[in-house]
Amino acid sequence: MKVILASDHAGIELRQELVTLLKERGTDFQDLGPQTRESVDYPDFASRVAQAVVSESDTLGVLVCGTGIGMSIVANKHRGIRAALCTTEFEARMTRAHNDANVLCLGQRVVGAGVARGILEAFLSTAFEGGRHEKRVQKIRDVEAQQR
Ligand SMILES: O=C(CO)[C@H](O)[C@H](O)[C@H](O)COP(=O)(O)O
Repeated sequence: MKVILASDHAGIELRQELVTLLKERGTDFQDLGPQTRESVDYPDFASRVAQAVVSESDTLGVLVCGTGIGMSIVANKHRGIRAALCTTEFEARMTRAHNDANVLCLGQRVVGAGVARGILEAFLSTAFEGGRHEKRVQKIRDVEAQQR
């Protein structure tokens, strides 16, 4: 499994903290930036991660902005993306187990580094449960298929 992550300027420090965690746990990752603190637009980076996650198998995305909200709005516009904005480890576990979420969104202005590390760890270490949740996730795909 590989993690593809990005942020905007308001999420750089938290993204770097998460990169440290990924290195510590030996998780393969690709960091799509940005590399400078210059103000950038979150839709550009959310779309890069979303496109990479849908085109590469066995990948999960991580997006960080000030609140995580902008990133989650954009990521969820992409077919095949189920992005979850999480502020707790419980939400991160549930969204993997029940929603088969494939992108985690975090807000650097909302959660501290320690909490965010716990959220990412929960997200990466929880598998989709399937079972009754499979048909619900399929219904999400059905909704997507109805969009033009
Ligand atoms: O999209 C957001 C809000 O939903 C993000 O938090 C952005 O990071 C934020 O809007 C950036 O704000 P800034 O004043 O340009 O730093």
